[in-house]
Amino acid sequence: MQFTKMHGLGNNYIFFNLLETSMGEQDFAKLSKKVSNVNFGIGSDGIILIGSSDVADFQMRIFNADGSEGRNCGNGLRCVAKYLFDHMYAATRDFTIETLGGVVRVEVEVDKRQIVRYVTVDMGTPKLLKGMIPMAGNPSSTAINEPISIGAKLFHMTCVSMGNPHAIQFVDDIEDYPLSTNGPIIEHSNLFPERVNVGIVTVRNRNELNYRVWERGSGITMACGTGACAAVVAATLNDMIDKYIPITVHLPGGDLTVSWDEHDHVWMRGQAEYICHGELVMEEIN
Ligand SMILES: N[C@@H](CCC[C@H](N)C(=O)O)C(=O)O
Repeated sequence: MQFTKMHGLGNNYIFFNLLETSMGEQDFAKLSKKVSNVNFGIGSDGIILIGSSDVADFQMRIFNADGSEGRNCGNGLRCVAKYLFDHMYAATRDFTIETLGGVVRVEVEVDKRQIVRYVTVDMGTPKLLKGMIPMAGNPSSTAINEPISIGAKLFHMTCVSMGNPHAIQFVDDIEDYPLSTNGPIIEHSNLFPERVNVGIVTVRNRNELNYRVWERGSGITMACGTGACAAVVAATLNDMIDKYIPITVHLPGGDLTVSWDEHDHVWMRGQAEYICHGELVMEEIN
């Protein structure tokens, strides 16, 4: 089976093109665990399947490194858009991709050789109600800088779904925050029945945020596209930045531009890059 490894700001996935080739009866959760392992596999934050859709131009499915299936993936969407346009599956510069979190519209920007350099994604409308995230509590209420105790620790969290759930905290300096300790505690708290991605944010000024993430199912990664969008929504809700203007989100793997527009849609623009193409020896996987 041929694969392509790509990354969006260092958030790296193994992509399988199922538009022309079938992988047959495959346990994708098991495949993702195996392939993502750096010692026994290729090493990645998960796998992404590119396929056809009945409701959009294409379909994307994302599995985290632990085998769990995510509903959306911002960095993955930019990579999929680049792959589809560069490999001439997409005939126009804007097209739609179905995810478990809904159908999203992508638009690619090409250089003079027609190679995709930037991708903008309409990430849709953020969901703020606890019932939609999902998280425990009154399903019709929101969590905006809500004090939440988990064990002996107290956190102030703003919770947002961008197709997948994010719990955002604002801290003085993201570098000082014990993300590898608190990340898994929050991810697995029974407050979040489907677990949660854990983001920490430092506001640099009203146009720029610093952001780090502990991803549900993959741990600390270099970047998270849906997380950067959730960070901008959370910072806006806490009146730390202004709505409707492009915000630069600085992530360990690079920068994204995110804006929350007048129509309640969140837009993300950033790069996507190839790492390598290869062939997976399936006997080794099963
Ligand atoms: N890295 C992704 C999100 C991947 C899925 C996430 N870990 C989840 O399970 O919700 C992104 O760029 O958005």
